[in-house]
Amino acid sequence: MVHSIKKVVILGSTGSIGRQTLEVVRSLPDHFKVLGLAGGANVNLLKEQAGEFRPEYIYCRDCHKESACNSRFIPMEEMAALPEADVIVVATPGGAGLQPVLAAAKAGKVVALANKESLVSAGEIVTGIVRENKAKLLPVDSEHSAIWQCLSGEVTPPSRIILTASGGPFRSLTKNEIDKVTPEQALKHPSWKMGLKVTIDSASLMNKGLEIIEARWLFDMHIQNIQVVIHPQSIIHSMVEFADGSLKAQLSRPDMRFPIQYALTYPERVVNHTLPRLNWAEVGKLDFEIPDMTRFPCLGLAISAGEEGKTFPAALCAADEVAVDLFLKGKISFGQIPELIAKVLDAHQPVSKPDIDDILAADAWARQKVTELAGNF
Ligand SMILES: NC(=O)C1=CN([C@@H]2O[C@H](COP(=O)(O)OP(=O)(O)OC[C@H]3O[C@@H](n4cnc5c(N)ncnc54)[C@H](OP(=O)(O)O)[C@@H]3O)[C@@H](O)[C@H]2O)C=CC1
Ligand SMILES: CC(=O)[C@@H](O)[C@H](O)COP(=O)(O)O
Ligand SMILES: [Mn+2]
Repeated sequence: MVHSIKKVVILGSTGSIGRQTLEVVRSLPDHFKVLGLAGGANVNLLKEQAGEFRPEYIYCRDCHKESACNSRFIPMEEMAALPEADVIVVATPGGAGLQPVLAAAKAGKVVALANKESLVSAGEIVTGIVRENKAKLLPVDSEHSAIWQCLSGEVTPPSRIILTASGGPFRSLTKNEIDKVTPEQALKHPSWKMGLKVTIDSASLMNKGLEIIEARWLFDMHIQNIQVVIHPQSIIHSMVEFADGSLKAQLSRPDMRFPIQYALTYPERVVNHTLPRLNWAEVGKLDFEIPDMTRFPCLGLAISAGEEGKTFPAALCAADEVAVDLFLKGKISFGQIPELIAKVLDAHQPVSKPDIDDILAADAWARQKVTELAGNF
């Protein structure tokens, strides 16, 4: 098949998703050219990537324009809207994803979206701008990519979405044990190797809560019709159920290069021999459990915030980002993450039908509130 080479911008290229995106690009040189790279603190890796992929544009949060190699140094929002870009991969975490997503959506770009927090905080605004500007949001998050793939070719919306969750490293611990785990223990994810923030969110099941809200916006589903099931092997990446009771699931080895590649080559599928195949004899069996919201209160907090809507999801997201950071710095315990978030949500004065300024204000307020509350622990 004849195909043109897609020009790819990668925001967050030095992170877990960014590096895996570059692995996909490296393994399919006839399909992709890197147009722009953006990173934060890891200046050496960014330089190394620039040396290998020769992007026309570069952005680095923690370095000066002069050190921008041979590439043109431009802000991330400008890079997200480059007219010549075919696809923008947004793989900056947390609040660092929102402005680039908005910029790309306003410019009508195809966005391969890894950053889930932008949809959680501002889902209605982001999806509205996407529609108005005929932009496209292609999910990279493994569960949402699975759902997207399951829905491909269907003309009837699903009656239910079933998000799978690994259950994280503390799936079998008691509440008392979970509350006291260390950052080192929480960073040992049983099936995925990811950045710090999403790994801690996986351990608390906040990640699954955020993914419910993400799915709500990506697939226009009511939160009540999105269910979570614990599936420790992380082989089934999610499922959809239809009106007739039939289910479709998408499976692969737990490797983010699958959903990244699908978003990049969409609507085509392309042979890539570097991606691992499933060996059924090794898999053996697939297990499922119902999540326990008493031991993992973050899941319930996210569902409530998602159901309430308004500025609650933005406050939830921002409070979680700060609480995770405090936990990683040893300033609060793992059990204090949901405690703090619950207090922030209790104190939040929500804004109905928020515009982007209301979302940003709720975000800033929640960050400040969680810091203040943590100081009193
Ligand atoms: N990792 C995974 O497997 C998955 C991740 N996701 C989502 O994808 C997103 C990225 O996750 P992940 O790759 O794990 O995160 P990482 O922490 O590994 O990487 C984050 C990247 O963003 C860069 N970055 C951070 N802040 C800024 C900023 N202000 N300006 C420019 N660059 C910045 C970092 O730069 P530097 O390192 O140089 O400081 C790094 O390149 C998250 O929203 C996460 O939830 C979703 C599903 C799976
Ligand atoms: C790989 C990916 O998509 C992560 O968001 C993943 O979902 C984390 O694993 P958990 O299922 O433990 O949250
Ligand atoms: Mn996920």
